[in-house]
Amino acid sequence: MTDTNTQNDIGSLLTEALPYIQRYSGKTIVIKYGGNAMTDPELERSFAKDVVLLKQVGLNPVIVHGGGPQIGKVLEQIGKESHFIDGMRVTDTETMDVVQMVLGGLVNKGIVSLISQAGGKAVGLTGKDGNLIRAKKLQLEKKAEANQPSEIIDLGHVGEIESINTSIIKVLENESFIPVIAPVGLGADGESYNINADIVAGKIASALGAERLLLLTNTSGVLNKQDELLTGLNTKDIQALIDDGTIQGGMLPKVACALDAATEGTGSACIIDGRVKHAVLLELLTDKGIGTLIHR
Ligand SMILES: Nc1ncnc2c1ncn2[C@@H]1O[C@H](COP(=O)(O)OP(=O)(O)O)[C@@H](O)[C@H]1O
Ligand SMILES: CC(=O)N[C@@H](CCC(=O)OP(=O)(O)O)C(=O)O
Repeated sequence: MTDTNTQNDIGSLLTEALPYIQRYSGKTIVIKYGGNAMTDPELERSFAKDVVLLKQVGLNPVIVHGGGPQIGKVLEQIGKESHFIDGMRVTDTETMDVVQMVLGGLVNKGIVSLISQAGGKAVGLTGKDGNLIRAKKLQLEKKAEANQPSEIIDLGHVGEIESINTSIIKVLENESFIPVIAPVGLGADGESYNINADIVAGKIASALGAERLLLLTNTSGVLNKQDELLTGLNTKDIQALIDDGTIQGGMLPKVACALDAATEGTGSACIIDGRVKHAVLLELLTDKGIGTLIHR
């Protein structure tokens, strides 16, 4: 039996959600679901339920997922090591095949299934579907020592986004489907490109003029050197944290894309803890925001 105090708490929490539901009704919310946040089946199910609830109350969630650890696991099974430079996987032709199988197959259809089980209508896509993501080979420029020319690093089949065509997403949204997008792009040459999922989420949020971009990961947000949560960061703060090595690895593309999205017209971008049950609902529908808010 629920006691009266608990009933009051639940009632308050539900009414606390009302102004947020009204504010976000009909608005697009891009949610980046990182591979590192997909660690526990119970959490994955609750994530799927949160997404279905958002759709049910009138928001338009668009899911962009990662799957870095899942790709790494399959590569390991075939005896291949993963190498990252600035948070991007060095992707040779064999690795690209694995990336497509894992992201477009295993991970994408896994999320679609969970959303369907929770009563939603999800459609899985890669960036190749409906011309969603056109890409070209990334030329990663690495700054060398002072007075030395900068170097171009070859990451193989890693892509940078040339254009986003949102028409397929809009068609799906209008028909009450929830798009679930794997970060693989198509080149003019018919080539497949592996793109960091944070970058895809940021560009899709900008192209859709999304109200919010949420990046779910496996930390409570951006942390300082003492491992304390930084609740708000602007361009200058971020540059300083990159320069002194506090922000590194997988957090680099995350802050960069959050900043781009916040600059290019997304309402706001946050990095939140996907290990917290109902992180998405807590961030969107309660007074208590969680994680790191990124702004200009
Ligand atoms: N300053 C920082 N604060 C928090 N995490 C950081 C920071 N710098 C680097 N990281 C690393 O970034 C990781 C998140 O990026 P990533 O592994 O790519 O996750 P995801 O799969 O969610 O995209 C964290 O687990 C952490 O190891
Ligand atoms: C170029 C590049 O690094 N692509 C990523 C794509 C998946 C991804 O971004 O997954 P997470 O969000 O879980 O890190 C990769 O191959 O791991």
